[in-house]
Amino acid sequence: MAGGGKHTLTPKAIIHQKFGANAIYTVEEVHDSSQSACPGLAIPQKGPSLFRCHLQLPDFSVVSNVCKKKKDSEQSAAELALDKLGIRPQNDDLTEDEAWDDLVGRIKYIFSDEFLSAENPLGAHLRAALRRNGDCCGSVPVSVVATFDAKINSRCKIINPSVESDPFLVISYVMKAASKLPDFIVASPDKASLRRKNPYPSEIIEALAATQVSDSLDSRKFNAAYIPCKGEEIVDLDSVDVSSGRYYLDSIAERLCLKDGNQVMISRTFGKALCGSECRLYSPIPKFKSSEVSESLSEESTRTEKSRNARASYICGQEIHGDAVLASVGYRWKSEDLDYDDVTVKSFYRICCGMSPNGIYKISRQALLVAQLPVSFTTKSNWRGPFPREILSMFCHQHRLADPVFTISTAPVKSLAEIYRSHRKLKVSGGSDGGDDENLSKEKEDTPGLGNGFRCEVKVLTKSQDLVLECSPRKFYEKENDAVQNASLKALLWFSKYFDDLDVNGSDTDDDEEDTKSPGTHVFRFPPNFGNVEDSSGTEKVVPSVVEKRVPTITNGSVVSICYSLSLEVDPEFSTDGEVSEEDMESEVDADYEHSVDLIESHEEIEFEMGTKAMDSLIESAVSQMTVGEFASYNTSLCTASEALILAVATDTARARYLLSKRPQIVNSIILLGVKGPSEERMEAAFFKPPLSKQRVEYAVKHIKDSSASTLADFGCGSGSLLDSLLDYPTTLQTIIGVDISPKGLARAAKMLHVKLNKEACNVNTATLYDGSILEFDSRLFDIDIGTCLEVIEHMEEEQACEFGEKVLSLFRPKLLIVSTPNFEYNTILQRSTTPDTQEETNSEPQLPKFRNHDHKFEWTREQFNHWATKLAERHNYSVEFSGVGGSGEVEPGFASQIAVFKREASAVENVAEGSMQPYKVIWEWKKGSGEKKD
Ligand SMILES: C[S@@+](CC[C@H](N)C(=O)[O-])C[C@H]1O[C@@H](n2cnc3c(N)ncnc32)[C@H](O)[C@@H]1O
Ligand SMILES: [Mg+2]
Repeated sequence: MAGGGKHTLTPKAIIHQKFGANAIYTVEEVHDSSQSACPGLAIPQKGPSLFRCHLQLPDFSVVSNVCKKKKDSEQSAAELALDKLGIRPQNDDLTEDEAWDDLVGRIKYIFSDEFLSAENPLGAHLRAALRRNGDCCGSVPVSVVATFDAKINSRCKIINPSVESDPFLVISYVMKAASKLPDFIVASPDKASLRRKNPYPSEIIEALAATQVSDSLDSRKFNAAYIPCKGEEIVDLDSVDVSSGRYYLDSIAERLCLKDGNQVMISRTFGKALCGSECRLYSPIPKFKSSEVSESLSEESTRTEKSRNARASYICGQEIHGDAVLASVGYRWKSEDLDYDDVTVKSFYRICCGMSPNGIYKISRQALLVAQLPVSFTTKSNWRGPFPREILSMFCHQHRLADPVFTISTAPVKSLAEIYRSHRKLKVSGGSDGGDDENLSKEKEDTPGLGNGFRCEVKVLTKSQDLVLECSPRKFYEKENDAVQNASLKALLWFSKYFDDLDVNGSDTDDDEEDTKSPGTHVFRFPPNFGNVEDSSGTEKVVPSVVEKRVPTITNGSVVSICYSLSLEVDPEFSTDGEVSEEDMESEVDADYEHSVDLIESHEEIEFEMGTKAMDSLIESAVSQMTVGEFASYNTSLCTASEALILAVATDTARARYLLSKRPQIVNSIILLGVKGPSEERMEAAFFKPPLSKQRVEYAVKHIKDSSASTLADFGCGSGSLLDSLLDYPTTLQTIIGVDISPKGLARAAKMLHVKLNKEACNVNTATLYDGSILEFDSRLFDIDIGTCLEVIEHMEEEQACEFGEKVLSLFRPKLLIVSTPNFEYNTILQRSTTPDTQEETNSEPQLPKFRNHDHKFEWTREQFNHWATKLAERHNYSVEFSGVGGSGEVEPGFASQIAVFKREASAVENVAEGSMQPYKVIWEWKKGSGEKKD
């Protein structure tokens, strides 16, 4: 994590300065089994992912150490490469005078005989300069020297850190330094070029000529986007002709109506062209005040706000004046040939879109028009798209900010016993009156409970360590990652507001922003308006009228998948207000002005979580009222912001512009493909304190304590949550067993037990995990003291649940058996709490509650459960008592989780011949003293 103080570049940043796109990082995932191993576990393990990075540079490659994070492996590789190159990052700790000396020395070296054959982009420019025509032959544009040499850039940064945002400053420094070499270099501010005083020796020139690639005579052109300085003029497609080996900066100068390439200023790289290569902006160098190079630094008079190109400046984060050309062109390392990619108007708009957190999210979801940065980070499995932390890093990188700094703190974690005590005092939430749901969720915010131990603060700083934003949500999270992602999302939402609403400033706080502080320094300029349709009146969104008002049936937290398409519809008969206007009638001479529907964005299948605002609000509200397989379509009118987005998705820019000028409507068509209910665990955790799963465990623990049991088998143990919690209490248990059919669950259980049993002193002598179906009998589990089967039967078919009941009581014959399963009747309460607020109580038909989890094969009412358990107990000479957790047994509709406790009436049971039936496979076994046993 970055400390305060002087800013130093990361190894990766230095490599980037030197090699740009020629540094290729390839990260491989490695699985270090020694790290993840749970000794004795008979399930092949992937283990946590570790990363190793291969860094390929033009001349050599290095391989990093194995790191926990991808990012660290890249930094590690970059560090190794710097070692190899003999570059130590500390080199940047120079004084200003030393930096000036270095700058002068470096310029002298660049114009040395030796450098002319350098196999890097700057060397290629020097050689190309020798092939320039007329006056310009041999003269190198000053911006080339200022842009393509990493050392020059880093020295200028020491002289003045503002060079980051103002490329003109670098140009003036280079000019000033060059003017100190009158015997070697002719530096003419008027011409904005540098030239060697004495020509290169003829041998060198001849040798170069011999290796030169023959210039093809073919016509060579590449596309670029032309960004006029005047905001009201449209960004248009342009092409640059570099046929017959013409120096590309001269060609670009021509597009900008400049005399030659010497007058062109070059921005840093940013954004991406269609093929993914980086772009730069080319614009006129603001005029030097002739012969007063040094003074020109402070002279701002020639560069007024009027000449500032707001759109160009916005996308590259540097001050750009005059019209600009956005292009992806340049020399590569070790190649003489000019490399270029087409840049289109669409590329320009995509780059614009990618400037805001929301835009980054849209692009990564490949749904520019409909995807929205969600307002809350839910669990990992429900989150769609790149994680907030990743987006925040991308955003910071985009805006030349330092990498975000995360500080994680932990809360003292209470023991389960302590929580158990404290919650007994608390009223156990029943939700029987809907009124206290709210209190429950609020309380959760600040109370650290079991495992609710992580809280994360994120700071965003500029590269010179000035604070931009500090975000310290007070909430605690069970998992460190959740805390980090939530803090990141908070920061992103703050930035997003800044970009999308333009009404956020440092002192502005609403409820949610109490935890977010910004010193109010405006690091960002307001984004310019990118919409093209001048008249933006009457462009507010209208609520879809086609989707008839129905009761939302899809609850928040559900993950839905939809197929959608958005089209632009131009209807010549109607203007936006729905009437034929006279004006329109008159202009109907335009023959092309016909009814048309053009597809602009579509997705065959996209998933999102309801209630997080991860999708266009109208789509979400329409979807919430749909049923699977249903189709809906409605029209909306266009808002100014979406014009830029439409241009970022449209393949045919001219056509899109034409349609946009005709005040089109957007036709939204949606098919609901599927719905996955909100996860049972999330729903229960949000509703109950402690979460229902914890309450079940506590219930079982109470019975274990009361019965002085020494052997326990957990049927369908999953990842071992019950066994885990049991070990937190002093009990009489000596043998614990878990059975499940899920290798994933068993592996997690084994890892947990491995850590816990070897750490804590307890009575347990033996722990065994079996891979096997509880529908099969295994004699090793015969006559145990306690059997538990928590939230398992509903994951089987109903007949199988009955079969399990028969087998467990007739064959396994535990002295005590605890079975829990959801109470179906309670679902109305749970589901009411997660239904969208918009639900109208009036005229709503009572909705049939759904199962709590899409994996449930059935859920029983209290009556069904009682019937099953009573009959079962009778048949096998057991007694049975009913109870539950979550809510109250006395109040309708009973407990949230219903529990049956079966007690064996007979104290002795017939012997089962040992080893007679042992279908279960030992997956992991632990014995006190000897630890884990291998299979
Ligand atoms: C909802 S989980 C409950 C896990 C655990 N009892 C708890 O309360 O956390 C249901 C578990 O039942 C397991 N299961 C389902 N059918 C099974 C079968 N026939 N035999 C063994 N386990 C089964 C699943 O693999 C899953 O781990
Ligand atoms: Mg379940």
